[in-house]
Amino acid sequence: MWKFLKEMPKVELHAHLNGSLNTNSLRDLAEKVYGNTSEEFSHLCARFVNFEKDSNLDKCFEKFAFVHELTSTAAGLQYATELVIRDFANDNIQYLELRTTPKANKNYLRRDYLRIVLDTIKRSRKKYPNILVKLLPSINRSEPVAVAEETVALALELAKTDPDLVVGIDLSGIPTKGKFTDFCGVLDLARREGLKLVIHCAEIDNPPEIKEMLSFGMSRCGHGTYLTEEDFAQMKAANIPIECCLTSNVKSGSVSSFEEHHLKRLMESDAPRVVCTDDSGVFDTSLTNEFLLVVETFNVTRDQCIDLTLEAVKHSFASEQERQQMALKVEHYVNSLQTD
Ligand SMILES: CNc1ncnc2c1ncn2[C@@H]1O[C@H](COP(=O)(O)O)[C@@H](O)[C@H]1O
Ligand SMILES: [Zn+2]
Repeated sequence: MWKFLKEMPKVELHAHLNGSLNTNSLRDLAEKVYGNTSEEFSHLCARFVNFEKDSNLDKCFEKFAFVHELTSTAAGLQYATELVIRDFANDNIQYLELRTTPKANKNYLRRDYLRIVLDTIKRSRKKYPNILVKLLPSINRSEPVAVAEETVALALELAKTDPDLVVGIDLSGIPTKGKFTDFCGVLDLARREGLKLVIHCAEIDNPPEIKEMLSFGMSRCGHGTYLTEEDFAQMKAANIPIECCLTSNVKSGSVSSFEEHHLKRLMESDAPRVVCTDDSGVFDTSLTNEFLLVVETFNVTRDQCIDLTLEAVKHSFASEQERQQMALKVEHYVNSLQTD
């Protein structure tokens, strides 16, 4: 089963750049860009993927600071982007929608940040021709609305020159921080200008905010952990898929066990859903591994794994032609198995 899942040409729709650097890549990054091969750093890397039993979302968010240090220079950010693309390509991801929060510091401005990531995506095409990568700039909800406005303005600017690469806007960050309604204006502007919206929604139990988000609308829903049966029905009626990230939800303590994961209900009610990693580095996973968890926890068959992949193709923000090509790759894979 592992081989079947590993070789399946998968589609990753929910991955944060700085959360997708695994320990090996972090070590590569520290060594190549900063010349750091110290044992102390190796210990920090080991601690990075280690989760206590009583872990929670706050503890997860503390971990991002560690990676952000390493990507706080232009060279670090550039190499990190390349490593993340390499790691997804090595996991046979044929299509990746990468999200990242543009940051500003003494080394780069938010515009530079997005340019570096975008240019690295473009350059990686030669080295990793089997993976198609799109970019979704993220709004961090714990930052001021003015930052969100700058992020959307930059995304729109880049979408003009690279419409096939910059396809949407993500709303993420610590779910207890910021007020969703403060961001509605800027999110609506992005949407009116043609960007798709992916929103981290119902990652914590906040019924008024969930209501606001659902009535505002989105193209895909990140997590949806605390959606009620009624909310799930509403999402299904609107054909909005839930991005299910099993390891992320369990390790961050928002879902108590894999068995309890809402993916089960979504499959039973035949509601739109996609399997994703969220932060494959922080949560020490891969899309192959997430599929294996789905198979082992819910007795999902190979055919259902193929269907889940085709569903991700359908809900991706790729062009019609790109989606056809992706589906064809999956079809070829299925055919190759039959002739084995
Ligand atoms: C665990 N569930 C989650 N919920 C909400 N936001 C999350 C997240 N996982 C990641 N992020 C958001 O993505 C950033 C890291 O990638 P970038 O620096 O943007 O590339 C985090 O700092 C957080 O803002
Ligand atoms: Zn996420």
